[in-house]
Amino acid sequence: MDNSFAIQAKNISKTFHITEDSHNTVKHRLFNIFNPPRSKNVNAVKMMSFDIKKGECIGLLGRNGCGKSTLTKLMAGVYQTDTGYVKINGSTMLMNLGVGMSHELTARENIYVSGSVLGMKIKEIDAIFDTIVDFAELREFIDTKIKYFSSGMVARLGFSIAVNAGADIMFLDEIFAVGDVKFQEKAIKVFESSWIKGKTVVLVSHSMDTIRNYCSRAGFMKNGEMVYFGDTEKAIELYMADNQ
Ligand SMILES: Nc1ncnc2c1ncn2[C@@H]1O[C@H](COP(=O)(O)OP(=O)(O)OP(=O)(O)O)[C@@H](O)[C@H]1O
Repeated sequence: MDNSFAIQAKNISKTFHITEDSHNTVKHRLFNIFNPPRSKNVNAVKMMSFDIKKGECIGLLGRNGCGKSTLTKLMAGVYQTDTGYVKINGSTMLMNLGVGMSHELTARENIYVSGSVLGMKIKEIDAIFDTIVDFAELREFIDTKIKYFSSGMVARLGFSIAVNAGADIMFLDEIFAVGDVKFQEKAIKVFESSWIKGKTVVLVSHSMDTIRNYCSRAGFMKNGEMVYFGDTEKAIELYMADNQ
């Protein structure tokens, strides 16, 4: 792989098979013995290819359900692709409401597990532990299992780990939408600091200002398709037109 690339996606796609829930009840099954559960396929991500260079901040735009989160999870390796492949060049962190963190573990335990996944030694994690906790402002909840956290608290923890542990590639799925104002200000400071230089970021957001301010390129998705991938303003224009 050419070393200037952080992510290469080639002919990737993902289809979900969904069975209608109503068929899961005993009553419904008894009355519909000869009528099998209905299922349908959702083509969440349709065949697409693209490259993201190291140090780029890429925006992903599209209406609800168009496949942005699924694509992000394919890139981060949370889901396997049905076709094609994704090549990743660097350590990754997906900060999408705690994906990549275990909800059965405490914040403290998650910091150590995530730090290890990012390739850090225990001593290295010890050294940045307090910084992570203070940045996330979660000191009093440090020994609480994160299943009891609000989505904003989980997002703060994930963001703080990734920023302080130095993930090379960050997938930020609506990070600005779940945090409170104070957290959003912190996240913006990170985006505007030198820390972000050289990092690769994939940013899913419905905020055009955020995409416009920080993304060098953007993708516009519709019904699982990558309709456009390139100039940020052009992608925003297409998204706005799709919302008319
Ligand atoms: N785990 C899953 N199982 C089945 N279907 C799924 C799953 N995840 C997503 N889908 C379906 O795939 C499609 C794309 O969903 P996805 O969450 O990727 O969209 P999105 O663009 O991120 O939406 P939003 O802006 O609302 O977050 C939707 O139709 C959704 O119902």
